[in-house]
Amino acid sequence: MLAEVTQVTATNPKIVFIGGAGNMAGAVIGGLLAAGYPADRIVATGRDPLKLEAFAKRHNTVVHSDNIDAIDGADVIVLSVKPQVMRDLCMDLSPHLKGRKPLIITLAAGIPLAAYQRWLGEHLPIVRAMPNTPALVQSGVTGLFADEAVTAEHRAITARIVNAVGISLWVDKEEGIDQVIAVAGSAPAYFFQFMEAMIDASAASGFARADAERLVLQTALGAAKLAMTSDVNVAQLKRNVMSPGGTTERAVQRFEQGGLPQLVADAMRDCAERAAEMARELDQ
Ligand SMILES: NC(=O)C1=CN([C@@H]2O[C@H](COP(=O)(O)OP(=O)(O)OC[C@H]3O[C@@H](n4cnc5c(N)ncnc54)[C@H](O)[C@@H]3O)[C@@H](O)[C@H]2O)C=CC1
Ligand SMILES: O=C(O)[C@@H]1CCC=N1
Repeated sequence: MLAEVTQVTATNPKIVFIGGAGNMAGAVIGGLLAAGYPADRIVATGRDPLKLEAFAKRHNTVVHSDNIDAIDGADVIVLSVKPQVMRDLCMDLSPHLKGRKPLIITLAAGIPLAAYQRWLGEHLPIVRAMPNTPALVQSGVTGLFADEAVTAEHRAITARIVNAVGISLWVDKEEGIDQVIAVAGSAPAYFFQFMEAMIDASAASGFARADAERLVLQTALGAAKLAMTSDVNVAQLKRNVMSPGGTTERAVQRFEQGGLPQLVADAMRDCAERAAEMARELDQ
């Protein structure tokens, strides 16, 4: 059963998510619905009929296994397939977009706008959006870059979509999206890796794994909350924990001796460089 339409159609553009039952699009759809977007103005497509059926049941949205049928009458098309299959998808959609100007929002990493324009064969308004998985819990960050055909109205609907799952930031150069990937899109994995290392070390030191997880995750959550609500910066918050000659100082010194700040900077640079490298590989 479809959820009740709460607003008039014109204020709720029809949004079609290609690859809608996947991780990223699924998170955005969940956020939109939680924010009150009418479920019958959202369509999700996918390749796996069982996954689609489960998705439709969970979210009460319209699902479609045929992308071409799904985009009929779409005001916004969100492309949320893996970068490696994006070209084929765009080529399939292309003949069905002739003479139409839906807003295209792509979530894919590492594909430049110029490639979409070529593959879609029309100069369409396109936004590159780079979200991250905390969108699943409405705490995401999305970087946005618009091509010149994107209007203020397009920007507003884009912001409405992505802000349903967190905060967003427009960048004014396309390369800025690669930096957003390094600092936000891929970055949940860095924090998970740090937490994983702490959990492993705590478990190795004798804690039950479940206890180690509880301690580490609560500490991570508390630190993030404190940093977000405090009126001092994270460097000061770090110093506030470090008593001179105390335990924290010893641990922090070890991180610094091990080159943690440089290692983080190097990893972020590698991440952004990989995005640029993918663009060269995929922009064919
Ligand atoms: N997972 C992440 O942390 C982030 C992912 N992204 C981007 O989001 C995009 C999607 O990634 P995920 O959601 O992680 O992948 P996913 O694999 O969970 O979702 C992709 C979905 O697309 C479907 N699909 C594949 N080909 C299709 C086609 N021709 N028509 C319709 N559906 C099709 C798949 O069945 C799958 O359900 C990628 O381009 C990725 O670069 C962006 C930011 C963060
Ligand atoms: O690792 C990736 O390529 C994707 C893009 C950002 C997060 N995950």
